[in-house]
Amino acid sequence: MSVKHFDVVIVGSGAAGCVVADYLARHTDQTIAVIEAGPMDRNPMIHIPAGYSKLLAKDTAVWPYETVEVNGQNRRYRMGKVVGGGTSVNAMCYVRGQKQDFDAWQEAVGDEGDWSWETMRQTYIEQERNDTFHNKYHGIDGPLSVELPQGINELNQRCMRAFQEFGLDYNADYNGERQTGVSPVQSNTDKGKRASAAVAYLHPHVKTGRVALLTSRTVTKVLIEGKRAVGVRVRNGDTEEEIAAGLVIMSAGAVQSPKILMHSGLGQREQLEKFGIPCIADIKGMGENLHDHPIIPIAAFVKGKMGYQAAAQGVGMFASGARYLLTGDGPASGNGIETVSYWDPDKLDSDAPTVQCYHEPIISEDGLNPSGSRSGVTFATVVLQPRSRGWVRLADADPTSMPLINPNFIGDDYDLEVGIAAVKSVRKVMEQRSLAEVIEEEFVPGANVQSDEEIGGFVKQVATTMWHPVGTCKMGKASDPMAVVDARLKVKGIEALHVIDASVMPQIISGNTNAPTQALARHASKMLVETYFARAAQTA
Ligand SMILES: Cc1cc2nc3c(=O)[nH]c(=O)nc-3n(C[C@H](O)[C@H](O)[C@H](O)COP(=O)(O)OP(=O)(O)OC[C@H]3O[C@@H](n4cnc5c(N)ncnc54)[C@H](O)[C@@H]3O)c2cc1C
Repeated sequence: MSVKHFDVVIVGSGAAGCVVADYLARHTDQTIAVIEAGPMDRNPMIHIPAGYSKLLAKDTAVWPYETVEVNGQNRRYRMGKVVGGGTSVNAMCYVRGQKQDFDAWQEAVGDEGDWSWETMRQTYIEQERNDTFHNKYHGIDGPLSVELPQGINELNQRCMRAFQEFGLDYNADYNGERQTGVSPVQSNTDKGKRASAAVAYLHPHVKTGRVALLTSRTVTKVLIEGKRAVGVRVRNGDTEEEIAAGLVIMSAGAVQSPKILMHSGLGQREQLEKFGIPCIADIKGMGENLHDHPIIPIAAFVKGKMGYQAAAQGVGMFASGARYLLTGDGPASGNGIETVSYWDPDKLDSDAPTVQCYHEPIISEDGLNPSGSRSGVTFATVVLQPRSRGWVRLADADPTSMPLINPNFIGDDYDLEVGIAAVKSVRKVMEQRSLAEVIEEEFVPGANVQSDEEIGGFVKQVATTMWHPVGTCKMGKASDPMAVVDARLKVKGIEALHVIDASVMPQIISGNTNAPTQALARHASKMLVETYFARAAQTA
């Protein structure tokens, strides 16, 4: 067993891990290693924006998780397993969330830290390079590229008009003054390529040798002496190695961070002892509070050849690919999701929308890739602030086993009510002139699903992940028995061990979770420098 040493070891090269590595590389003189279970991000389908649905369909570059049975079914629960993590396989939609989301974070830590909207908004601005908006809500010279779609296809234009006919305002910028309205989608692309966290933050430091990136190595355990983290155990094929560290940062995401920590002896005592794992710290909240955005699709066939049904499969896909290679534009240069709306079905002009809805110009059985030849539109609706809570737990004592994942979709009546109201709203939108002119028939849920009870049954049956797991190592006050990390994201009761990734969110953000994870990672990195490296930072 070999032993290496780094001042800082970061577990996971996803949204958060890349940001932390970049910040520490620029603001300290410490030696830094990022350890990633997946391979280098060389697959070209990662970098072509439209490629992500193909990666996911073939389970390439992902952890092939399944949930436990939820509402009668095990559900696919894929997460990125490659350099860049989720940001190399995600749909690239860029959303910041609402002020009240961060008010909830601030409330969770009270006066023990600063996670206020003012601070987080400033952090978003620092990290952003927006190609369109240059005002007090946006940054233009940060590392993370944000772009509007190069064009909006006719079906999506009709969706935008239909939402306005329904009564929702047009909103040019849902990351600006207010989120409510129907808008063009903002995405993390950069001149026709995916702007992953690895591209934006990590690769430049790996190229210069400032950061060591160790790929295809799975961290199985944090090594703890007394009450201090001193390194990690890593599996590399059939061999094991230990890497010593002065500071360990867990950025393995909301499924793996709690899992690795449980295997390290940090978690609910009874659960650890069940598998013969000695409990070093009895942390009740470890793996609890799992929540995610449940996605509920409503789909309809439309007349003629509209949207991307033809462009994303068969001959059409080859034509889109060829156009992309020759010109860098066309359908393959974007994520295929050009418009979105946010609203509260009970109060359309509310500043606190409860529903997000992407208007996907395809009909799809797997929710990603077009199926069949008939054109259509799928409204991917999401309960923005679900109240259901689930968990991640160990399946057994083997650190290489898949964990048990229970996202408990629609486990709370509130989520069911919002889901039903969202379906009814979308049906009204489809009745508006701009869509009624082209819609042939509803495909999902279908004409036989009408009463609230029937719609509710449908919602429970279909609700599945939007790939936004958060909350399993939540931050909180010293007095909160369910908090896993404190307001500086240090694991309670253990020194030199922090969790910095989507798992620390006490409550999910009202929107997709990549940008919030990167913003929280940047803010947490500043605190790391203050706490551990302030003197070094002055000379770095
Ligand atoms: C299919 C999909 C679509 C999505 N679409 C969007 C979107 O459009 N917009 C948006 O904002 N968000 C989207 N998201 C969510 C977003 O990508 C995540 O919220 C974000 O990546 C979470 O960041 P993270 O750092 O917590 O974890 P991740 O980005 O998942 O990174 C964790 C990394 O740690 C590695 N790792 C895990 N375990 C180990 C281990 N034991 N040893 C070593 N390495 C390990 C993983 O392989 C991974 O690379 C999507 C996610 C997915 C999967």
